Parts: sequence; structure tokens; C-alpha cells
Amino acid sequence: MAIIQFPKDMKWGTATASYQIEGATNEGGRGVSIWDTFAKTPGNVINGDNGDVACDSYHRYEEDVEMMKELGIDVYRFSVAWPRIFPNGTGEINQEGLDYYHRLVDKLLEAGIEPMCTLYHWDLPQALQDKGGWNNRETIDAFVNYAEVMFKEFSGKIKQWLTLNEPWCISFLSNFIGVHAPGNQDLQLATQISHHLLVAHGKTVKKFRELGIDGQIGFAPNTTWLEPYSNRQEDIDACNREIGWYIEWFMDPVFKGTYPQFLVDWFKKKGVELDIQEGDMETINQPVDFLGINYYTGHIARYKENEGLLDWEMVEMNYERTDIGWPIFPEGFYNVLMRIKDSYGDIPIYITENGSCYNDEPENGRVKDAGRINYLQQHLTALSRAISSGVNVKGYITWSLMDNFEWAEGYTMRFGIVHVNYRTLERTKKDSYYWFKQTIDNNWFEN
Ligand SMILES: CCOCCOc1ccc(-c2cn(C[C@@H]3NC[C@@H](O)[C@H]3O)nn2)cc1
Repeated sequence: MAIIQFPKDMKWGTATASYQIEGATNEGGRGVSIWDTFAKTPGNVINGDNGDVACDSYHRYEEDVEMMKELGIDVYRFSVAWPRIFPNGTGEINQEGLDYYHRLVDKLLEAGIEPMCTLYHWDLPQALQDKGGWNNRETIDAFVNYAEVMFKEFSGKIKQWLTLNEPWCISFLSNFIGVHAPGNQDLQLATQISHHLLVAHGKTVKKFRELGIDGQIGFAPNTTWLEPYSNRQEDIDACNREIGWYIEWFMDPVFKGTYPQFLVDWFKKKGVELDIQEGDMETINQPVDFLGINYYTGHIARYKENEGLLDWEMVEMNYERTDIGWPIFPEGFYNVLMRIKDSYGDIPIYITENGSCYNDEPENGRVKDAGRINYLQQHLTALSRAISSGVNVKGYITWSLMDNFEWAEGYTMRFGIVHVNYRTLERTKKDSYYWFKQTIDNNWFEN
């Protein structure tokens, strides 16, 4: 057994997102989002699930904050539903929407918990989608306008801001692979959207600086790791393309001001022509205060000609998998963090999402989610290794505080350290909640 110890200033937290937990989609003046539309289109979400009720956190946020206070976390990462602030994306501000987030943030501050606000976690106002969504450069300015309102309204209360959650999911998963809203399957469209997202991020960071807001700002790309099946260069290159699609495609523009040429060339071969306007790359290349990193899984892979977009295939190595089918691959977590350190230096990093899907149900009021505890132990050990190797990790925020709407998987996949009964909305703290509480309290755990 080993003691895994963390730095004394390590921050611990939990994460959620508006569409996944709030419910009350027709309340408080909220406008329609693309996820309301997508989820209500038959076939898009398992069981036809949608976010109309979700965890009802719009009404139950006080109970949720109490659970977080008992947990002893330092920071709570939540997202704001843009359609609650601007029901039509732009134009008239919905005061009821601002009021809800003031209630939430005030409750967090009262509990001694730092709010970390994600401005965009996928619930784009449908009115903007109707005008082309992220493919329309006007949406960039609409986003900056929305962000400016939030910065001014919550200045002094919220001091940790994230512009975008998982731009790879917003662009490629949602507009090329097509399993998330709005469900397009067009590589040119998706790649152009990825560029517009980065411009929106850069313009928002510039606005944050211009306003002189007290606080820090970053963004939260999702990452993955592919370990080459062999040391053949074709296997190494194939893994590099997939890792780069998540990491370098989004981080090189922000930290280096350029797209990774090997991927630009690869996409060009696939017929993609990026429309980059004068000044875009300088806008994107704004210094950020910290980098959010989301990591869940990785696998072994090898080159396979003409397979998928990037010519690789997964090699089944019988890794243990979580209930959503993702391999448990903690070495990938370490490797991702080391790759980022080697590429981008000592940028402060928050792990803004890491967690696992286990669908254990309560028995006599207890949820024995040993699998989730095992996943946390393995990944926090990998994180400790990365910190010992010099990665500048400031905090660890687990996904998620509670079971919630897991996008196309609906309510069938549970990522929470707190169980939610979606019929009664009763919350039940799982064994992993108590394990995480002890780890936070100690700032170490026994592996
Ligand atoms: C047919 C091919 O299908 C490919 C599916 O490809 C993916 C990739 C990645 C994901 C994914 C889901 N999550 C968890 C969320 N992160 C943000 C938060 O809202 C969590 O709910 N992270 N990555 C899903 C699907």
C-alpha cells in the first residue's frame, strides 16, 4: 500500500453543467437551446430522454450546495445556460436568468465554495442555430456579448471563468461525427466551427482583460490518449494524429498562434479548406491564466489505412472498462499531462473533468460504487505522478457531483458521486462520495 499525497495548496472540486442538471427548461424566462431541439428529435437520445426535469437543480440547488459543503470541496464548476440569460441568444437580457445564477453563486460563497463558471457547455440558443449557429461568425460576437454581460454581472463574485467546455465535442463530435447537438455530419463544417470557437474564445479573453475583471480565465479542452500497438512509425503517427486532434488542434492556436501543420495537411487531403480571416490567429493566441483539462479514457491503437478520418483502429487489449464501455487507462492521463507540459510549459492546470460511469443503484440506502473508487484511485495516482514530474496542477474537479443527463446516453449512464432517483429526484451519497470526502479532508489517500 502507498500513501498518495497532494500539494498543500491543491484545490478539490466537483463539476456539472446546466443542461445536464438544471431541468426547468420552460421556466424562469429560459429560451430554447439546441439540446432541447436535439433531444426531442426521435432517435437522438436513448429512451427519448431530455433535460426538461434532469436533476431539477434549478429548484434544488440549495440541497446540492449543502452536499458540496459537507463534501468539503474548495471549488464547484458549473455552467450557465446561455438561453437563460439571452433567450434568443442576443437582444433582451432575461433578469430571471441572472437572478437564478446569483442565488446559486451566493449560496456557494456562503458555503465557502469558490464558483468556477463555464460560459458555454453546449446549450446554444436555438435562435442562433437557426442563423447558422457556430458556423456563422455572428455567433462569435453574440458569445462575446453574452460573456461581457456575465463578467460585469458577476464581477467580484465569480473569479474563475472558462470560456468553452470541450471544443472538440462542440465542433467535431456534434458536426462531423454527429452524435451530439445539432447532429451534422460534415467535416468542412465541423473544422470551420472549431476555428470559430477558438476565435470566440480569444475574443472573450480579450474582453475579460479590457474590462479589467478581477479573476482568471481559461478554457477546458477534452483529451484522450492512444498508445501505439507497436513501435512501427505508422502506428506512432496514427496515435499522434488522434491525440493531436483533441490536444494540439485546440491548444496550439491558443498557446502558439498556429494550427498543427500535420493536421492541417491531413484535413486538406480530406478536402477541408479553413477560412481564417485577418487577425484571427492573433485573437486566438491570447494568454490564458489557466488550462482546464478533461480526461476520461484512452486505448491501444494501430495504423489502418483508410479507417475513419485519421487511419487508425483500436486494438482490444482486454482493459477493464467502465459501464459506458470506456477502457480504464490511467497511464493515458499521465501521458496527456506530460505531453501538455512538454508542449506548452508551466501553464497552471485544473483537471476540470475526470470521472467514471458506474450504474450502481441504492440498496438499503447505500450505493456501493467500488468501481468508481477504484477509477478515482488509479487516476489520482496518475495525477500525483504527473505532479511529481513537474506538471503544474492546481486542482482536481471530478465529473460529476451527481448523476445527470449524459447527452446521447440520456439517463442510462451515471457519472455521479451522488446517485439521483430520476423519478423522485432523491439524492443518495454513494460510497465514492465518502471516499472523496476523506481524500479531500486528508489531501492524501492510501492506494
Ligand atoms: C459513434 C462514435 O461515437 C463517438 C462518441 O464519441 C464520444 C466522445 C467523447 C464523449 C464524451 C462524453 N464525455 C462526458 C461529458 N464531458 C462533458 C460533460 O458534459 C460530460 O457529460 N466526455 N467525452 C462522448 C462520445
